[in-house]
Amino acid sequence: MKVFIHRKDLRVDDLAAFNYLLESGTPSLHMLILDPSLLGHSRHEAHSGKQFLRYVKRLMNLYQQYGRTLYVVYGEPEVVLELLLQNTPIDEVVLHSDFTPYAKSRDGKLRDVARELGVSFTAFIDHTLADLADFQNTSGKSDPYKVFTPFYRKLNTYLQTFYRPSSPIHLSDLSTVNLAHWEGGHRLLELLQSFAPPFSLEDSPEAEDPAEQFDDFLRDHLPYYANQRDHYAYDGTSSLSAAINAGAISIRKVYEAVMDQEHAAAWVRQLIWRDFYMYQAIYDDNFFSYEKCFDLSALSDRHFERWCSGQTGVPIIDAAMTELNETGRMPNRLRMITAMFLTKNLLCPFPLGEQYFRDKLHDYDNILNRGGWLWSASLGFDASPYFRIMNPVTQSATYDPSGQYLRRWLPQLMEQSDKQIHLPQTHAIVDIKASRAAAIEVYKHIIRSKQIDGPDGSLQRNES
Ligand SMILES: Cc1cc2nc3c(=O)[nH]c(=O)nc-3n(C[C@H](O)[C@H](O)[C@H](O)COP(=O)(O)OP(=O)(O)OC[C@H]3O[C@@H](n4cnc5c(N)ncnc54)[C@H](O)[C@@H]3O)c2cc1C
Repeated sequence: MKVFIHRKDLRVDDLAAFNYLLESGTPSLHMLILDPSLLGHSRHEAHSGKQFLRYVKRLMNLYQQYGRTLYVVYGEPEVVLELLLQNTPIDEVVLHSDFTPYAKSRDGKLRDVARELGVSFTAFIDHTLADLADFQNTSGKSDPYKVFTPFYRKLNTYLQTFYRPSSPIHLSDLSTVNLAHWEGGHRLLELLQSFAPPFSLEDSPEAEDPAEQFDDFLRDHLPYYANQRDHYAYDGTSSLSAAINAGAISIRKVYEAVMDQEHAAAWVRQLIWRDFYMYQAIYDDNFFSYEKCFDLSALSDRHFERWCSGQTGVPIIDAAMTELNETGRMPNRLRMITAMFLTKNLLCPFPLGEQYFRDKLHDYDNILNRGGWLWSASLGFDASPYFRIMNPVTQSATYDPSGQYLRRWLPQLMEQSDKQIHLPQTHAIVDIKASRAAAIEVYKHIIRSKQIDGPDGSLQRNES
């Protein structure tokens, strides 16, 4: 018997591990371990925790619909696995791995548990569009890509030649284990009861079907996506990020639905941004530690609270932060504008904003969030140049000319004229022009202070 552990792959089709399990011809026990490191400390009540649990609920229902059993437990993954391996004749652990420092350390512990008990351990990468290791090998480049545009061109070409299509294998093709019908299963079921989640999954509403959501997007919005995506008062984007991050919809399937459509190029480009950040997480040694490469001592948290609570006096910032706080949502352009405003105009260290988005975003993803913050703060690979700072007033007037979005989230501005509504209010905490000039000076010095990881692990001055 094998055990398959679900994590950010909350669906029942097109999973690398399912192909492997089918080929093995061996029955598998399917499990989902809700991890206290990711859902503890009330994180299950944060927007992203709630959203994840809605996809968990959907997965449980899908298993039920196909007459299969999914064991959902809550506990330290290595503790749960050890108990399981000690009490069942499991000969192999099968799962999909991830590239974050936490995921690597967690999987290292699981691998150790399996090794100590003489059980095989097999991990697949499943959540990227392209096989990024194969892409890197076939790219002919000795150094990894650091800049998005050449990466995008090369990956697009790679996908045309080497694309590995989605798999038709479905949960219903597999032979899965129901412990209630398995000798000795009752004892294990009793043991697993001690890992019941401290919150009720019954109360969690099931997430809507992402495939239906995607169909609506393809029909109503994709043809206009390139022109509409930044006009954030309209819902012109797919809103699929949370489903993609939880693996509730396959990244390959969404790509295949649009790959031959010329007018889908702008949307596919965004999917490739996602792969670009995943690629950086794998190949850039500093990806998770850029803040240590720079001297950020000139920055402070002076205005942080006002930014968090949407009380800066700059309407577009306050409206976007209000939407985030109330719903966990914020369109991409507003994420860039609010992140730049915090890091540049308010001179606040980017990790504070990154952490706040972690706590609030419904689609929070460690790698994509970090990538977005590094880009906005001009402090990573292929970051926005430090002197190009988005002007929140101009951005607001360009992408929401009638102020519709501002009136939705800041009803106190309802009566303002379409022109007036974008302007900073009298109590604004910074002057846009003066704070921009100050930021350019401060960031010039920060960028110069950069030190990177040397080949021997020591910090070295960056001469580039
Ligand atoms: C500061 C900052 C923080 C961010 N944090 C996150 C995060 O925690 N989780 C997250 O999923 N995205 C994050 N993003 C990226 C982006 O804002 C969201 O993916 C996007 O808003 C999701 O909306 P959508 O699903 O309608 O996307 P669409 O516009 O329909 O795009 C389709 C898919 O492409 C991917 N995508 C789109 N834009 C980007 C991008 N800029 N970078 C990487 N992938 C992209 C997403 O998977 C998205 O679902 C962040 C961006 C910034 C600037």
